[in-house]
Amino acid sequence: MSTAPPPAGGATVAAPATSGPVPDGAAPVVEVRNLRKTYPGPKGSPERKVAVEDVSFSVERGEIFGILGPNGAGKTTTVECLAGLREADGGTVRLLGVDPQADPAAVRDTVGVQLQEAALHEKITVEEALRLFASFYAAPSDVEELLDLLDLADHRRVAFGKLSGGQKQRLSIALALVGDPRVAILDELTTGLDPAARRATWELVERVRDRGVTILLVTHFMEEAERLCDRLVVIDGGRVVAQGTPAELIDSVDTSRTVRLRVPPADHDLALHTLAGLADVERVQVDAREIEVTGTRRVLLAVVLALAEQEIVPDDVRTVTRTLEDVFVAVTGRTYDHAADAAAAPEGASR
Ligand SMILES: Nc1ncnc2c1ncn2[C@@H]1O[C@H](COP(=O)(O)OP(=O)(O)OP(=O)(O)O)[C@@H](O)[C@H]1O
Repeated sequence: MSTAPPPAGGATVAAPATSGPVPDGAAPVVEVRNLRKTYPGPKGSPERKVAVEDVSFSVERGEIFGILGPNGAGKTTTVECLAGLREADGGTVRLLGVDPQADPAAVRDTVGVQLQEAALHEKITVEEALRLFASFYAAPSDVEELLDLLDLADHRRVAFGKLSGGQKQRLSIALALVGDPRVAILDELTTGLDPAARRATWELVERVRDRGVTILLVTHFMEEAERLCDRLVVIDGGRVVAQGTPAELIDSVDTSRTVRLRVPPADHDLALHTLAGLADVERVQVDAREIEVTGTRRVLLAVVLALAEQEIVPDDVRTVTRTLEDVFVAVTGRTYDHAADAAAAPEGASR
């Protein structure tokens, strides 16, 4: 849950800085070392709830870096500590070399924050909101450019209360960028959007990165992290359970490959016999008419060549791709909680 102190209008964009040292441009954009954050426990309990424990990662300039994990994993708490919105209990946090606790003003000038549940007055229009927030900054982004970048120019006179879910999300990204930040923190920005609006938002995030903004993307959507992030940390129960590029993480779990295929019924037995004898094949299973072949990285090539040699033409050949979800299951030993995903696309939440 976001607890960003809202500026005028109740939105969730960090307030501007008016003073403070210039951040160190040579430092990594984000550095988090052994971050720990606790909250008060349930009423009457002396125990504190550990929300984040020993979290470390760093983000390089120009990356889209993901913080992925199920609900309650500690993602928002982590980025709130980074943005200077919460005080950590332990560890160090640096944004462009600056400690957000020691110098919140310097950090607020370089980071744009789009936290969950941005809320503006129902009657304020898109353009009014952008111009209002731009007025908080000494050197804001160009509002017209932002309207174009976020595909909002045609909706500039539409009141916030009349925007669709996708349009509201695009406005919240625009507001996070209005201070012309070098780093943007985007928290669960596609929750509540339908698949088409979600994909459109991904394209916008890439467009923003292409303008030179480093992006910290908080998400519980596996597909989103896999599609958008250059690197990511997977957080569960407040701890980092995996870290790397999506491809590295997926490869680290299991190096085997699986292919599914169908062959004409007359060729079925010969196909099974042929495939079971291949050096690159570890396992052949049959499910109804579908043959599933698991083996080395070369298994697809081996299967196709062996069938061709027997003059068997498969009706259908598919590779079974592994995902970050497989990584999560492998590193935590439990399934990923999709409850939030199911509730994530209410009616009318599209562009
Ligand atoms: N202000 C708070 N007071 C007490 N506990 C809190 C507070 N904020 C968060 N928590 C708890 O800390 C843990 C981490 O919450 P956090 O919001 O950081 O997780 P998250 O991964 O961002 O999940 P979500 O996407 O659901 O917000 C959760 O158990 C949550 O209930």
